[in-house]
Amino acid sequence: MKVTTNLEDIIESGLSGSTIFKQQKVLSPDHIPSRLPHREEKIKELSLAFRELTTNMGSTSVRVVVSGPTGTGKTVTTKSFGEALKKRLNERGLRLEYIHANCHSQRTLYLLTMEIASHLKLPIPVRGLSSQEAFKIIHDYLVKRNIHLILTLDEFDYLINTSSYEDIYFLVRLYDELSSASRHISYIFIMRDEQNLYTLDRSIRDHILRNVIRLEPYKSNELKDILMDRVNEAFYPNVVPDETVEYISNLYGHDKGGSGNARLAIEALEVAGKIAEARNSPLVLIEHVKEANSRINVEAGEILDEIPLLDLHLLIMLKALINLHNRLKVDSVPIGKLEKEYAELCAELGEEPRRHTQIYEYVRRMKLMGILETQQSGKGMRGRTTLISLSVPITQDFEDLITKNLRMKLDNREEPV
Ligand SMILES: Nc1ncnc2c1ncn2[C@@H]1O[C@H](COP(=O)(O)OP(=O)(O)OP(=O)(O)O)[C@@H](O)[C@H]1O
Repeated sequence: MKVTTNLEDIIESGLSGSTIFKQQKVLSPDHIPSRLPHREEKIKELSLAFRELTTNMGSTSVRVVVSGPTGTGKTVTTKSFGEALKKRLNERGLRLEYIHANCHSQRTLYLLTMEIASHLKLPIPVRGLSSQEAFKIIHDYLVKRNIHLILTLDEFDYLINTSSYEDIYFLVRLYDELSSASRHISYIFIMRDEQNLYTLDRSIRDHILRNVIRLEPYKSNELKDILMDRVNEAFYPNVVPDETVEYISNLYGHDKGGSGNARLAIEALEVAGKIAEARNSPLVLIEHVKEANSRINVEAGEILDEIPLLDLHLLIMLKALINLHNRLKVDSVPIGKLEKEYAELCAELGEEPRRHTQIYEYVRRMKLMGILETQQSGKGMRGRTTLISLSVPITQDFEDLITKNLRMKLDNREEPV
């Protein structure tokens, strides 16, 4: 009988209102906050890029690339900008539509076209039309109604890899393809790495790369401002001490060796809140964040599981990257330097180094596996080069794991006949 009562008590306390969260939904990744600390300047840059629309609507088509690593606010910044611009221009009597399409879900021109048609509530015959013909119908509709559409292609990197050259060419060089004198579609291309554009033909690339707005990983003081807003909205007053927010900001702040990813920082805050609640703690403490962090970082665990499956030369490359990291005390290294270090290590190990193109292929493969991250070098370096870094922190354990697997692969290599 007593057991039942206890169970009922537990369930009752679970069902009754939270003592920690006032409004947990503002911590969800889809929530669009009313303020975007440290992205005001980027929104200004977007406004400047689209300024011509206000004076020349109907005869101009703007293209902007918004790029940056994951969790730097690319989606939330463009969405907020698009919706605010729409509101502003509509108030001035100009007809603007904003569509934010995700190329992961809409991975072909056909699916994209259907998404736009559904947003505009425009019935399009499903059969008998090619995607390009359907797209032209949409354009005619926009011309007739004098509507300008800003189409944001989120995760455009993905479309590049999945769509045909013809479809991408058509989308990007729309106004070379359409015989329309008036221009009713502008684009925002969202990419993690604009270097992926270099896999495209120059005629397409040059059309896209005119205006690039780059979002950098967040520093710890920036994350602190972002988190404070969420704390005020999502939690009851005084439940999250300042030192907890500070701890998360330092953990994820790029200047403190973290990824600078706001999504992970917000997730850590939410998971820590849930842990505090489950432990009946009136406060969200640093120990709850630590526990939350180990739960969130299963991703890193999955990466570690891949290491024993890697081929010998991929392991040599990783070892070369670790050596450079230890020697130069930097997180990312130019690909040329990595290649040189790799060749030297191969010589030491009695292995024939792979050719240049193969090295690029290795990097691409490990990037797809989530082991490596690449970035285009910015100002301050001669020429442009690809910078390579590891996606997981280089700890002694990680180094030992690579060395152990490398040794095993070396021991098992076939003797030359
Ligand atoms: N400046 C900011 N102010 C408030 N919240 C932010 C800010 N930047 C990012 N966020 C929040 O961080 C999370 C991740 O942002 P977002 O999805 O826009 O990043 P992203 O760069 O598009 O990431 P990905 O490349 O992984 O898609 C979201 O919950 C978003 O609301």
